Amino acid sequence: MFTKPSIYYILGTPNAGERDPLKLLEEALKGGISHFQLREKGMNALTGQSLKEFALKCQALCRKYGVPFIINDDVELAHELNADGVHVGQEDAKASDVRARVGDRMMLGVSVHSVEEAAEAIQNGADYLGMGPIYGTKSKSDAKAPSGVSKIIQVRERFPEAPVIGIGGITADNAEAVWEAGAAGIAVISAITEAGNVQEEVQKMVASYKGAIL
Ligand SMILES: Cc1ncsc1CCOP(=O)(O)O
Ligand SMILES: C=C1C=NC(C)=NC1=N
Ligand SMILES: [Mg+2]
Repeated sequence: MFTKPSIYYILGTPNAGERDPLKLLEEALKGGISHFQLREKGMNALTGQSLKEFALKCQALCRKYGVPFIINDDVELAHELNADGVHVGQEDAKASDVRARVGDRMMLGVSVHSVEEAAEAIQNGADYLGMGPIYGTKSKSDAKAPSGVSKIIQVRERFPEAPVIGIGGITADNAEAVWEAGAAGIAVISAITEAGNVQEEVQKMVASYKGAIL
C-alpha cells in the first residue's frame, strides 16, 4: 500500500491557478507519483455535478497509470465513484463511521497531530496517517503551526506498523528529514503544482529518499 518512497500528490482546482489541473496530474503521474488525492477546497472549489465530472476524469487518469485515486473529506463522493481511498481530518466524519460506510475495500487515511490521535485513528481502522504541517505551508488556510518531524518520530516509535505520510511545505530539497523520521511517504501540493518541470520535480522527490540516512 505504501512502498517507500511514496510520493502522494494532492491537488484541487483552486491550487492549480492558471494551469490545467488534468495536465498537472498527468505530468505528475508520468513523473512517478504513487498516490493521488483530489482535495477540492477553497476559493471557487467545484461542487455537485462539475466536481463529480472532474473527479471522474482524475480517476480515469489515475487508473491509466495504476495509481490509487483518493478523495479528501467527501465520503459520499468516494463511495459513489468507488474511489481507491478516502482521507478525513479530525473535524471530518469519525474514522469508525467512515470505515462502516465505505467497507474494508477502500483505503482510509486520517490526519493526526499527536500519538493520542494516532492511537484513536488506528483503533478506528485507519490504513495510514497524515501528519503535519512539517514546514510552513500556504496551501491550507487553517493549518496548525509547523512542528517539524518530531511528531512523526513519536508516532513511528509507538506504532511502527502504521504508514505515516508527512505533509506541509515539503519539497525535494527538504524531504530528506521526513524520510529520516521514518515516513512512508510525503504528501505534496505546491512544490509539484508550481514546479517548472512537474515530472522532474517528482523524480527529484523520489531521488531524495536515496540520499536519506535511514
Ligand atoms: C492539506 C495540508 N495539511 C497540512 S499542510 C497541508 C497543505 C500542504 O500543501 P503544500 O505541500 O503546498 O505545503
Ligand atoms: C490534511 C491531510 C493530511 N495528510 C494527507 C495525506 N492528506 C490530507 N488532506
Ligand atoms: Mg478534512
